[in-house]
Order: sequence, then C-alpha cells, then structure tokens
Amino acid sequence: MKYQTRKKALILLADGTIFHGKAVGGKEGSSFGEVCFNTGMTGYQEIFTDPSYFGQLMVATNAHIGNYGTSSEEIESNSIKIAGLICRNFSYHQSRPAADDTLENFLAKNNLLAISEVDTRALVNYIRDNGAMNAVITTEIDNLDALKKKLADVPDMKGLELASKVSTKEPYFFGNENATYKISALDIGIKKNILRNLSERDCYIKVFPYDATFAEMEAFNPDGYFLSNGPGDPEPLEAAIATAKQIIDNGTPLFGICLGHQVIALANGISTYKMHHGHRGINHPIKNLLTGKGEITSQNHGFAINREETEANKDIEITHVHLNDHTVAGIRMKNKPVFSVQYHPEASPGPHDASYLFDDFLTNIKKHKMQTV
Ligand SMILES: NC(=O)CC[C@H](N)C(=O)O
Repeated sequence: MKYQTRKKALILLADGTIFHGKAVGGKEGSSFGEVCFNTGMTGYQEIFTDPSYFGQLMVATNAHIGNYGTSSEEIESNSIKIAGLICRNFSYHQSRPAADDTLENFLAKNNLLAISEVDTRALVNYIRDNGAMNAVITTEIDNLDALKKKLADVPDMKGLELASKVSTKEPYFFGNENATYKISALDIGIKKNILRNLSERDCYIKVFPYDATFAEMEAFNPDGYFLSNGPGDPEPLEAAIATAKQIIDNGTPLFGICLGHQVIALANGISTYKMHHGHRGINHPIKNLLTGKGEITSQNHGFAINREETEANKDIEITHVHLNDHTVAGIRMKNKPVFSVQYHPEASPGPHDASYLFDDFLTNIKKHKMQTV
C-alpha cells in the first residue's frame, strides 16, 4: 500500500503524550490497552499470538516488522492476542520460502489495528522513563477529546484478571495418548510451544480451564501438574491459587511458567507487584544460582514476585535471578518437587538456554513415580 494513501494515525498515552504514525493496511478505528515494548529482533508472530499479551498494545523495537511473513506453524494460540501493533517500518512484502502469508494479511484476518512510521525509539525511551501506561492507537485523529475520555475509563493492568478471557472453555488433550507420562495443565493463557515441549518429552497433556478445581485436575490421574503463563495481574486468580495450594499439599511434581510462577508464589503467601515497565525481549540475562551458570532467556512479564518475602519464606529457595535488576526469576520449594520460573524456557524462536527446565520437571516426575509405585 502506497505511503501517500495510508491513513494518518497516532498513539495517545494516558498522560496526554502523542506520537504520530500511519495506519497499516486498510483497518481504521481505535484500539485501547496497556502500552509495552518487546526488544526481540525475531518472533513477531509468536509475540502477537501469545495469550500473555492479551490487552496490550505492542511496540516492536525492531525497525522492520513483517519482512519474513507469517507461517501457520509459528503461532502460540489460534488468534492474535495483542490489542494493537505499533512499529517503525512495516514490510508489505515478504521473501521467505517457508512463509505462507504476508503479515499484512495475517493482521487483516485477525482484524488487528496496527500503525507504523512511529518514532519507536522515542516512544520506548518515553515508556522506560515514565513506566507502562494505558494508551490508544487510532485513525480517528479528529476526535481526540472523546478518545481521552474513553482512555480514562480503561482499567489499569494492576488488579486486572484476564486469564478467563483467553483460557479454554472446555478441557482438551494434547499429544500422544500412549505417552509414558500424563500432565494436568491449568490454562491461564497457555502457549502452544509449552504443550509441544511437554509432548516431545513423552507426555500426554490434559489442558483445563482457568477455574478448574484440583479434584477435576486430579481425576486425570496425572504424573505432574503444570501452571501456565498468561495475561493480567496474578493476584485476582483466586481459583488458580487455591488449586496450586492443593497441588502443593498433594506432593505431586508441579512446574509453573511466568503467570504460573507468580501463582505458585502467591500460593506460598508471597505477594506480587507491578513492575515499572516489565521485561519483554529475547536476550534477558539470568543467573542460575544452583549451577552458577548464565542463561540468555526470553521474557514477557509486567509483574514480579516480592524478593524480601521470598527470601523470608522458609519453604522457598530462590534459584534464578535476573541480572539486569536482580528481580527474582526462579524459585523452588525446599521439601516438595515444585519449581517455577518467571521467564520462558519454551521460547520460540528461542533462545533455548533454559529448555533444561522441562527436563528437570520430567526428572522430578520420574523420581516421584518411582517413589509411589
Ligand atoms: N507471560 C506471562 O505469563 C506474564 C505473566 C503476567 N501477566 C505478567 O505480566 O507478569
């Protein structure tokens, strides 16, 4: 689409700051959400379809978005979950043999509003200085007063329960039903690549809705439990926290990723807090305190667990720390086969430094199975 014929658009932040751009494709209108940025140079399709981003306006810091097209293989859920896309240069053409469509078509099919030609470097600096905040992207640029009013009514991410919006309505199965191990996974926004990673490790998974009870998950007779990633504030997830407590009491191996990690912390009485602007990218450095080794990791979170309360908790040990800001990145329970991380060992397109965590989960499962037969 020619630059000259594209609609003018802008991003209006909750504090009144405006950045200008142009609409991508023919989609017009307005889209509201919390503005956040991801620094990954690749993986845009996985980001857009990751349920953890539900309700967020995504700023891509990579200067080129769309240049390698899209592929039906590279999705983390069946639809786009971000609320809108903000980027610098949008590629209308792609040149990758493995791609099956252009990003423009993929966005149109998912009815997503996207704007490009935005000074994303200035916008990201602004968010880094002033923190994550609500915003609207819009082509309705003559109607800013009305948009400001609507924007003021958009709920804050702090306190917002979003898992129910993206979770499966009915339980379903994933993988080979003759696999050696069975996993009950709570879907509070699960990414497909987590299911692929478990299935590749000889697991058959039953995926449960966000408000499933422990009794429902236990009825599958699993060898291990899994709590997924997902969107929103972890604190309102009362059903998931109650289920996590019962899984922990039961003593069967449990693994949690990101939102699931936060739920495990909450189940242990550790509170969570909203970060200034979060961690989103694929080059975040982590130190594994058990091995002393560094890991480069994929991250996507705006909340974190309270460090002082974690250190003071007699049942919990901190296993991983984020090297940029020393936030808690991983924990395990001292006397239970329970552990979790704030980042993404399943990351696609990577990095894969942390995929050993799935192996560790399977080791816990095998040990527990030997003890219980
Ligand atoms: N990827 C995730 O699971 C994110 C967890 C939570 N919604 C957060 O922002 O911190």
